[in-house]
Amino acid sequence: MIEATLCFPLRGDVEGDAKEVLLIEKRRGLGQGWYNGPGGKLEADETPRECAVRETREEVDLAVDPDDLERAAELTFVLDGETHTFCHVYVTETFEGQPRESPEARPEWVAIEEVPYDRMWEDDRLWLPGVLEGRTVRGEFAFEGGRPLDEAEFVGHDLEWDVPLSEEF
Ligand SMILES: COc1nc(N)nc2c1ncn2[C@H]1C[C@H](O)[C@@H](COP(=O)(O)OP(=O)(O)OP(=O)(O)O)O1
Repeated sequence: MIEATLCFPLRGDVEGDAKEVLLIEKRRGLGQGWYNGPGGKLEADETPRECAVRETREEVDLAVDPDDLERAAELTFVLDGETHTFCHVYVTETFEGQPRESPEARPEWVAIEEVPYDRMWEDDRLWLPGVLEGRTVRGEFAFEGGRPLDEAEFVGHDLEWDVPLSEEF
């Protein structure tokens, strides 16, 4: 099983500015060509927070403080009946720097009403809108059809909203 993270930096929502989320257009690997948050797989001996900080730095050159990351979701992606990926999702309104392109990702600030769900993983439209409103969620999403996951068919889901997420991560 893969353990991974996603980090969604947020800005705006003050003095009439629209609230925006930083998305990436992924340039390689799983989900290539789709929009997502910065993130990736945990490395050896790395905590999920450390992973979210490192991936956000590597992919878009934005500095986020691990202590400022708010836990937003725990997502389990199941492929053909077996857990493929467990993903820790964070949001943060605190960051330093300006997002920059990298070989892995093209960053883009997007108004939360304009998130391009038609260019994202199919599960995202089910959980990301609530997360961007400040809710927490634990979700399980089932795919079938064999690897790679991004070519499998999305067949079902189960969501629990406004749950306390594990303090451990
Ligand atoms: C199945 O639905 C998914 N939805 C969303 N929104 N994100 C997903 C889904 N499945 C996987 N992901 C995320 C989890 C990770 O953040 C990335 C995949 O990361 P990747 O495999 O590219 O990991 P890296 O460590 O960045 O890659 P390298 O091995 O190339 O360094 O997608």
